[in-house]
Amino acid sequence: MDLRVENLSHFYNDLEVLRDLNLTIPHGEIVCVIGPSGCGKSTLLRLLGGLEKPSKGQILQLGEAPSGSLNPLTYVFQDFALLPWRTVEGNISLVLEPHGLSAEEKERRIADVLERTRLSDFRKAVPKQLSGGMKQRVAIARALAVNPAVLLMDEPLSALDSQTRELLMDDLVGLWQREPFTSCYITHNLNEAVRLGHKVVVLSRRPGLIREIVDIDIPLSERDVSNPKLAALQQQLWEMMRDEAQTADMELATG
Ligand SMILES: Nc1ncnc2c1ncn2[C@@H]1O[C@H](COP(=O)(O)OP(=O)(O)OP(=O)(O)O)[C@@H](O)[C@H]1O
Repeated sequence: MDLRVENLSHFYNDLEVLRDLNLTIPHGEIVCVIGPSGCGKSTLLRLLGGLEKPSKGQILQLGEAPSGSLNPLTYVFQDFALLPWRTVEGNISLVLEPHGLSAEEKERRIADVLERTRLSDFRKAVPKQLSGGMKQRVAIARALAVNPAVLLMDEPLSALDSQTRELLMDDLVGLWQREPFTSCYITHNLNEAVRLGHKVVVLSRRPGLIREIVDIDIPLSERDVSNPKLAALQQQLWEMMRDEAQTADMELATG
């Protein structure tokens, strides 16, 4: 399934947050969205997931969700959003419970995502026993358990230290290579954008409009830190962002 955003604008009362966005998130690709603080990235993700209705324009789901998909759209948040009193498997099971699956099917899904996220040995652990990186792997496993058509990821690595972030990026690449997923991935971090994005959408400061969509045709497997093309791309993105980010920062500082 592709997600297509057509002529989308959004306001909160008089505050214009997003202006006339046109964008496709194609099946099997990771589309990263970057832009200065307050430009409407999280708002865009909420609109994509149907949590809010756009003031203008529309979001289309084109094509079928994958077979076995219980929810076409699923979120992964920065703060993991795990229930502290439930075990790892209990947190994953939570999203499966409303769907009336047989015990075997539930177990099959849980075992599959635990294996894919390398958490099989931790299924009985509770969140406080896990590192930040592992907690986010649980949140990713939980999202994958419903076999979504599109994963909506809102700065999923930004609460993690830089080494853990590197490891999680490798994990996400590994997960994608094993079974390509479709994602809209919001980030502040240009390094994440060039490591993970098949496309990078650059938004202007508020009202966020699309300044540029950069296609990155380097396979994810070749995007290790030593790849000089990535450094050049990151620099190119930063040059697009710098003036917008500085002005947005001044605007936030002066209210
Ligand atoms: N529910 C809401 N009601 C009113 N204003 C809102 C609401 N949600 C967001 N805003 C405003 O809309 C603008 C865009 O917010 P949003 O969180 O989407 O930006 P962002 O690009 O994700 O920001 P950041 O990078 O800092 O996380 C901000 O000025 C914010 O204050």
